Amino acid sequence: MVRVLVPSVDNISQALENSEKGIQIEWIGTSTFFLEHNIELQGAGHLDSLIAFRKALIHDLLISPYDPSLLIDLSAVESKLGFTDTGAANAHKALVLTEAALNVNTFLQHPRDLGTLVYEAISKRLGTESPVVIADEITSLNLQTYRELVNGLLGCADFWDGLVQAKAGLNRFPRDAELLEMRGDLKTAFLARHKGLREVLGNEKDIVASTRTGKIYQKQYPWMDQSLCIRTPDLLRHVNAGLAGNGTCQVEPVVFGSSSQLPKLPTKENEDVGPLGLFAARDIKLDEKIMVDQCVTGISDVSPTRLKHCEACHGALVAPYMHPTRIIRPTCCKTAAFCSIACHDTALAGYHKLMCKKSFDWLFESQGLMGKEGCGTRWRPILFLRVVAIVLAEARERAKKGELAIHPLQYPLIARMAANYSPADKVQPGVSHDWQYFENVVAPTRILMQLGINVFTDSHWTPEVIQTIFWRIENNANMGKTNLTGKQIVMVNLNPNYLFFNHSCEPNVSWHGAVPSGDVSIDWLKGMNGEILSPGCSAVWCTAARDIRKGEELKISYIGNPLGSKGDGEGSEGEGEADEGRHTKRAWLEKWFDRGCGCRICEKENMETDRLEAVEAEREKAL
Ligand SMILES: C[S@@+](CC[C@H](N)C(=O)[O-])C[C@H]1O[C@@H](n2cnc3c(N)ncnc32)[C@H](O)[C@@H]1O
Repeated sequence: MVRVLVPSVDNISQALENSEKGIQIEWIGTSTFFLEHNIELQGAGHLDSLIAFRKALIHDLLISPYDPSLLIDLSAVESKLGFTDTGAANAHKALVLTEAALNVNTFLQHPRDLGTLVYEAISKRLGTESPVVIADEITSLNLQTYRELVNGLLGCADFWDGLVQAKAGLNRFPRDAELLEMRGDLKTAFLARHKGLREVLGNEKDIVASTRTGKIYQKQYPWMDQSLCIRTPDLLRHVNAGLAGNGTCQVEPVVFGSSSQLPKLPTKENEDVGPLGLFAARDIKLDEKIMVDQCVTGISDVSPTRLKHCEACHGALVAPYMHPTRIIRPTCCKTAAFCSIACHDTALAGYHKLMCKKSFDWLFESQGLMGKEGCGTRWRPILFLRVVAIVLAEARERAKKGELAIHPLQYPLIARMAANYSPADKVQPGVSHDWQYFENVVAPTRILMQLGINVFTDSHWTPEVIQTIFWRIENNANMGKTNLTGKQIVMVNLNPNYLFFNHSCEPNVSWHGAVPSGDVSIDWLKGMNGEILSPGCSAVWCTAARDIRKGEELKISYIGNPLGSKGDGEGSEGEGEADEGRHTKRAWLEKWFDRGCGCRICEKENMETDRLEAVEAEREKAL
């Protein structure tokens, strides 16, 4: 068990310098809370033995997938390696198993007799059929599971969930010293975070949301087959074949920054094409439509079973946008409705087959705690559900045709998305991402089980694969607000072509979501061929913001008006406009790139920052 009370990012460079042996950056884990410890552990030369132990456990799990003790060990070793997110996820799986064996889990549907499978696995390992001995072992494993789970949540800086799980564990094992000690650590860390946030955030709802969210680093898991993390020339051809109909743009490799360097193109079919962007395939005139990117991966914080939105495209199904007689209802179930035959057919031929008659409404419950963004981070598992259902529907079709199953990360919809990893050779202690036990672990596990995936035996759906899908979705989804069906809701879309646009603070492309408002015309609802699409649907319209020459990269703004609403480059905190100034907008970009986007505005700002730093350095030297 690792004992660290206060995560210290300031000490990281020191720890890196101090460590005598070479540090393998790719094995520096996802844990923000144990980062320093993780570097020290590598420095002390423990890395290789931990990696070997992890490998052995994976092998053993293939033979005995329902023995919680193996998952507990896997959780422990991954947390020691600093990957506390997968550590917590494996502990969660062990929890599901031990609870199934203890008969306290009520939602399990797949596999049906999980408790018996656990019982048999333990009986085999212990070489006994004695119910008393096996029951004792299950109770002991249940305790160890809680310890690993709570430790993992601490490592993910998910203090709130850690406290909730520590409480659950202590309810069953009130005198357990380890759980008691970790509860103390969690409490201290939680209160410290709460105090810090109270000083910077005024709104109670935001404070609650932030204190209940963990923080981890986004990593490419080093034990995963790295070929699952590349985009091949074949995928690029597939993407461009889908864009060919538009005739306006195509996806090509890019080099970021202000450099005039040309991208290094792969010479082999199994090589990564690198970062991508959209380019004009011909000269495009100001205001010309570049693409209208439709998708069935648009969701919101309203469950489709409420029948207010088309289940496929999310178009509004209420007056005045849709006459009740035009709504299409499927014959297979009563919990879906569509805006058109096309949407109905697409859904029923694909993802709906997997979701039909299964209730996922639990995903939409109790969202109220998540701050001003409505569904808050809950949108991630909701979108994950849709993406996974699409992928599994495709997998079924392949199986019917006798084709080999392909890995989820290689399905075109998932493979085309890039995650937002830090450079492979760099540690960026300050760049962490939201992570929550429910959203990133509990919900996806339950979704997969409901969709019929056996998460204990199916080697395609491991915690690292699930989290990688989350990273990709997060980096490529776009968010918008709509109130077409009543109260304001948050919509999140994953548009498969639009997601290739890179950002510039001097964009040459304007974009608009499918939510008509007073200041946009009906043209925003016309598809590429002039067809009218449903208001509130998940399509994104993109038009030229100026004349564009063939071959130019097409870029949008990720941050609204990049100059801020005042457009004068001044953030004016304290005047209620803290979100509006250029200063704040520039800070938002740090999520994706630390030296700006490479446009003239960012470059000029960089030069000014460098100049001021040089002056400061000179001043200090003189002193
Ligand atoms: C929505 S994706 C855009 C497509 C992406 N470039 C790709 O290869 O799939 C967002 C990611 O693109 C990259 N990106 C976008 N604009 C950029 C810019 N101006 N400079 C550097 N990276 C950029 C960032 O890595 C970001 O995480």
